[in-house]
Order: sequence, then structure tokens, then C-alpha cells
Amino acid sequence: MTLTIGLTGGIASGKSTVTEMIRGLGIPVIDADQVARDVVKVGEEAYEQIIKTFGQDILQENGEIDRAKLGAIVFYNEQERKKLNAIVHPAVRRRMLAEKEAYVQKGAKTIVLDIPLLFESELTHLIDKIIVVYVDNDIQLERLMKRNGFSEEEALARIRSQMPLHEKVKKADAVINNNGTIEETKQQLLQILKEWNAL
Ligand SMILES: CC(C)(COP(=O)(O)OP(=O)(O)OC[C@H]1O[C@@H](n2cnc3c(N)ncnc32)[C@H](O)[C@@H]1O)[C@@H](O)C(=O)NCCC(=O)NCCS
Ligand SMILES: Nc1ncnc2c1ncn2[C@@H]1O[C@H](COP(=O)(O)OP(=O)(O)OP(=O)(O)O)[C@@H](O)[C@H]1O
Repeated sequence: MTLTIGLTGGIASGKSTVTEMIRGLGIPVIDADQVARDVVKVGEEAYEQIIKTFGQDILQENGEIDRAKLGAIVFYNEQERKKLNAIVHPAVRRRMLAEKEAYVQKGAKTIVLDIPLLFESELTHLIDKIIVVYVDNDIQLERLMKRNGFSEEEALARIRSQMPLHEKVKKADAVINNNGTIEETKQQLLQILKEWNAL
């Protein structure tokens, strides 16, 4: 039996930092942000639907989707965001399920699915246990502005487009508090994986 762990949190709460650690332990990770990029590549069905819905203006000169332009639309307008989610999420769900099955077939002991919108996009049925990576609001804002070079307004638009982190914490089987140092975060991760016999 494979243990499937869902790793979630808020934007810039530290999911990628934690998945790096998990990969370092030899546990496979499927990254929903990466899958969401793959399913909108030129020629994919979701790519065509995005152009139909948002027009040619959101394309770069080489025909690829201009993510900054699309982000500037969807993170400021809930209706537009819902339209994009309705196109991208079903394709993400299908591919995540297929990738997960491939690891299960190979007999992996543990798999981690890194899904920022785990609760928002109805993917909880894919997993057995949920870890939420938590940070305080002010630290999240500061790290997001620093990492992406966003203004406070740009960062807040993204944070506000997600379920509040304290609500995600209530739905978690385990919480990693990432307010502290990277080492403190790693110790919490190891403790959880040991408790779940996931190593
Ligand atoms: C709007 C897009 C083009 C912006 O791309 P960009 O390269 O700037 O951001 P990236 O994809 O790396 O996402 C960064 C973070 O933004 C947050 N985020 C992304 N999409 C959404 C969304 N629809 N709603 C809320 N938060 C989101 C997540 O925390 C994610 O980790 C892109 O995020 C997208 O296509 N989103 C829709 C698909 C989706 O929901 N992806 C999330 C995982 S399923
Ligand atoms: N404990 C920590 N101490 C200091 N900086 C940290 C810590 N954890 C993460 N960071 C930094 O905060 C930023 C956000 O972390 P990370 O990219 O892991 O978040 P994420 O949840 O994967 O974000 P996204 O949802 O956008 O994919 C990064 O620049 C990372 O280097």
C-alpha cells in the first residue's frame, strides 16, 4: 500500500522549500504548479480553450501564454479566475491522477502531491494524509514580495485569491510551522514522516 501525502499551504508559505527536503529523502513528489504549466503548453487542449476565453492578447510573440499578463487578469478578478480554473483544473486533475497511478504501480512506499489549491480544487480524494505548510500573514507577504519582486498590492492580490491559511490549518492532519529557520522546518517534517511511517 502506497501512502499518498498531500502537501499544501498558501502562496510562498514554503511548499517548494519542503518538497526539496522530501525529494532529498528519496520520496517522489508530483508538483501541481508544474503540471498546470505542462497542460497549457502550445497545442494542448487547455491552451486552445484559454485563447478562446481570454483572446490572443494574453500570448507572447512566440505563441506561448504570457503568464504575467494572464496573472494580471485573474488575480484581480474572481470571475476571470473561475473561468481559468474551470479550464485548467480538470486537465491538472487528470494528469495528477495518472502520474500518481504510475508511482503506485511501481510500488512506491510514499508519494507526495504538492498542490497549492488542494482544498479549493477538489483534489482531496487523491490523498490519504494532508500536511499544511503554515506561515504568519506578515512573513508570507514579506517572503512573497521579496521572492517575486512584487509590490505589496500585487502580493496581496495573490494571497487574497486563496483560502485563508488558518482555515487550511483546520483541515490538516499535520501542520509545519515555517515561520522559523529552514532547519526547524526540516525537523518538523522528519517528525511527521516518522510518525506516519512514511520513510
Ligand atoms: C495565473 C497563472 C498563469 C500565473 O502564472 P505564474 O507563473 O505567475 O504563477 P505560478 O503558476 O507559478 O503560480 C504561483 C502560485 O500562485 C498561486 N495560484 C496559481 N493559480 C492560482 C489560482 N487559480 N487561484 C489562486 N492561487 C493561484 C499558487 O499558490 C501558485 O503556487 C498561473 O498561476 C495559472 O495558470 N493558474 C491557474 C492554474 C492553477 O490553479 N494553478 C495552481 C495549481 S493547480
Ligand atoms: N524558513 C524559511 N526561512 C526563510 N526563508 C524561507 C523559509 N522558507 C521559505 N523561505 C523563502 O520564502 C520564499 C517562499 O518559499 P517557497 O518558494 O518554498 O514557497 P511556496 O509555498 O512553494 O510558494 P508558491 O506557492 O508560490 O509555489 C522563497 O523565497 C524561500 O526561499
